[in-house]
Amino acid sequence: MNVEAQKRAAATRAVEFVRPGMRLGLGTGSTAKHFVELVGERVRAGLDIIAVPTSEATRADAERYGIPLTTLDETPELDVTVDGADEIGPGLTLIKGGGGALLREKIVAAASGRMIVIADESKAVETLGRFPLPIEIAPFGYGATEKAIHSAIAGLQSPGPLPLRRTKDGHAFVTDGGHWIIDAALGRIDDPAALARALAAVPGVMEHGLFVGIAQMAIVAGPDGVRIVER
Ligand SMILES: O=C(CO)[C@H](O)[C@H](O)COP(=O)(O)O
Repeated sequence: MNVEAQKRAAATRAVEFVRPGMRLGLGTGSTAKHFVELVGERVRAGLDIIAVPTSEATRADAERYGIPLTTLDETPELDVTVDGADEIGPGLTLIKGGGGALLREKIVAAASGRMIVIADESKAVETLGRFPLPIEIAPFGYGATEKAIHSAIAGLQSPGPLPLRRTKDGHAFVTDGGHWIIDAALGRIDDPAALARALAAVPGVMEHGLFVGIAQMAIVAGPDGVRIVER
């Protein structure tokens, strides 16, 4: 199985957890996209669900596939969110936000009774941090916020470079919420819970991509098949 087939296999297994009448959170990214497409197939075959997308990109996909959508204002509690991840560490701690949707992804996951992560085997790691940690910030006060993020990280571990995410044409990448993203190159994160608390305390940080104690299950697909990890 190549990587794309692994993503598809994880998404296919996740669809088995979807029941009629469920309120779903739909994740963002290339793996979640498979799940959205598969849910769309089942909706067209008669499955009755409603869903909240975690990004405008996923909203567009879901609309294209005919999935009935709602909002967290109309439906503040969801049954299950299925989403991808950039890294899955011990205890189902995650790094998310490679696609820039971390704020909505965390809000939707936190509003869900259960979060199921779907991924190919390359995402499973022993220690988080090789993937740069996305930190979503308010554009206002960028310089001061970056300095405060540096200090917050330095209180716990060696802070690496804190580059601002940019588009190909050099402009700051802007999230669906109108914010910017710093991709913190940390190398390794020894204490994800402590780092999550420290970053959440920085004014100007809208959200960070560490998901600690949020996911209950990961469906990880490798070349030889799919395995399920539960917390
Ligand atoms: O957090 C995310 C988007 O903000 C994605 O879930 C994460 O980047 C994984 O994406 P992919 O499935 O394309 O590897």
